[in-house]
Amino acid sequence: MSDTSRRPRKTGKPYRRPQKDPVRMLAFEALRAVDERDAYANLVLPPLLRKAREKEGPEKFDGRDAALATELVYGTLRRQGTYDAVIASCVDRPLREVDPPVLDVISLGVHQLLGTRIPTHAAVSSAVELARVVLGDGRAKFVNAVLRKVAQDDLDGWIARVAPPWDEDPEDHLAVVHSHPRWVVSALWDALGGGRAGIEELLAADNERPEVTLVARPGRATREELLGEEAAVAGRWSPYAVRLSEGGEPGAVDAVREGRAGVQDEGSQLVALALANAPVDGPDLAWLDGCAGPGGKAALLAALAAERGAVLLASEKQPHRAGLVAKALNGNPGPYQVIAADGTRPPWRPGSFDRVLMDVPCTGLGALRRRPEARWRRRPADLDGFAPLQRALLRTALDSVRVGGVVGYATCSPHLAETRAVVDDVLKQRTDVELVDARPLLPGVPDLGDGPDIQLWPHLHGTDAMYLAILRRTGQDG
Ligand SMILES: C[S@@+](CC[C@H](N)C(=O)[O-])C[C@H]1O[C@@H](n2cnc3c(N)ncnc32)[C@H](O)[C@@H]1O
Repeated sequence: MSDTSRRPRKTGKPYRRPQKDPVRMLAFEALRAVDERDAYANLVLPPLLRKAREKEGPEKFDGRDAALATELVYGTLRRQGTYDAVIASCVDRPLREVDPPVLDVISLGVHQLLGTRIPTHAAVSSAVELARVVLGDGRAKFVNAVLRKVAQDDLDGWIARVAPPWDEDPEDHLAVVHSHPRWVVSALWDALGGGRAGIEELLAADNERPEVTLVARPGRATREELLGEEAAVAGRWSPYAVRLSEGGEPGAVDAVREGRAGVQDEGSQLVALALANAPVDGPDLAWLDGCAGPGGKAALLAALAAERGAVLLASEKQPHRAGLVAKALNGNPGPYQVIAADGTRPPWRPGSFDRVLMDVPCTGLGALRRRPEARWRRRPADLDGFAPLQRALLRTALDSVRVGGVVGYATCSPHLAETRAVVDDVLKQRTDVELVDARPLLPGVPDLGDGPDIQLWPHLHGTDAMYLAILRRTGQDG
């Protein structure tokens, strides 16, 4: 009789090394970077994906792997508010007491269960396997238990269970259903000024992935050239816009690589076009973009200026961002200048310009589609931080334009504290400025609001929620 026959039999499953799933591993790594380092998903993900595509062997990513990893990261971050409410009802302690990496693995699993078509067993087992690799067997059991509870219902069922009823608290209801912080729901609703349908559509649109939009820079590329690209369709409003549907890669477009075209949201194009379309009395030769980095609007304005024999000065406070502006404008068909300067202490003389754009720093609440984590990072106090700078920059813009010239005050936020409140406050202190009705400057674009300013919306225009007020200098202040 051998020795081994007398040993007690081991119970349970034999140890199996956990299987690494490169797509989930990469998604987890990106979520950790967003959480731990306050990184931006749209900046963290591309280099991770590039590295994964360059690998050899089973860990090498193909296009479908990259698309799935992107969807997992963006979807998990966007839907975090809804998923947290679901997870909170499946664990027996407050979520803040769950370790952040554990919560990330669970959230990735919840997104697969409730936000994708991945079959239930694959969603649970891939998340548990990921947990075994990155958290260890003990915590993987916890992940497994939570996900099995979540798997008992679908998204609509969970929302019905965990969202406060509309009648009791509409804002809290919308916050959970559409995964936005409550204060952001309130602010967007105020800015929209409409009923239930509008806010629901807007919040839903914030959760959609935006299409990539290109701009054919006038005099350098044509829309027809871009329409020759695979998956390209004409933009809705801007004559220079081309949309790339799912799978379209801007980096594969020659005109983009050569700087003759760029990636630019159609709303951002419309802001530049409206300013360029505003009538000015007298000469129209000197244009200023006072907050130009990274240069999307400046590149379009410079190309339009060149067509009309005007010159653009593109100014940006941050030197490295001024460098990006210089890159965006390189090759412009007409003269232009790029400088690094603080717009609140401008180096140019007052009254030097015929047209001025001030696209001021803001909370970015109008671009939530693009930055999935931004809504969770922003705080109401951020508004107070931007308020004095926004007012100071608008005052500079008004001082910089000559009598008869025009200023465009723009934000990529629809928050009233960053839009109308700034314009109203600055106008109250001056007698030399009038508001111009901006709506006729964008002929054919519907639903621009009651004027005189313009508010674009993702759910109405398919653009970021850009705001624009056009002001004309009518005389000397005093
Ligand atoms: C909303 S972004 C402008 C986007 C740009 N117009 C575009 O379309 O690409 C605001 C810019 O203002 C810059 N900025 C912040 N404070 C400034 C200041 N005091 N003077 C000039 N620029 C400033 C920021 O660095 C940022 O690049």
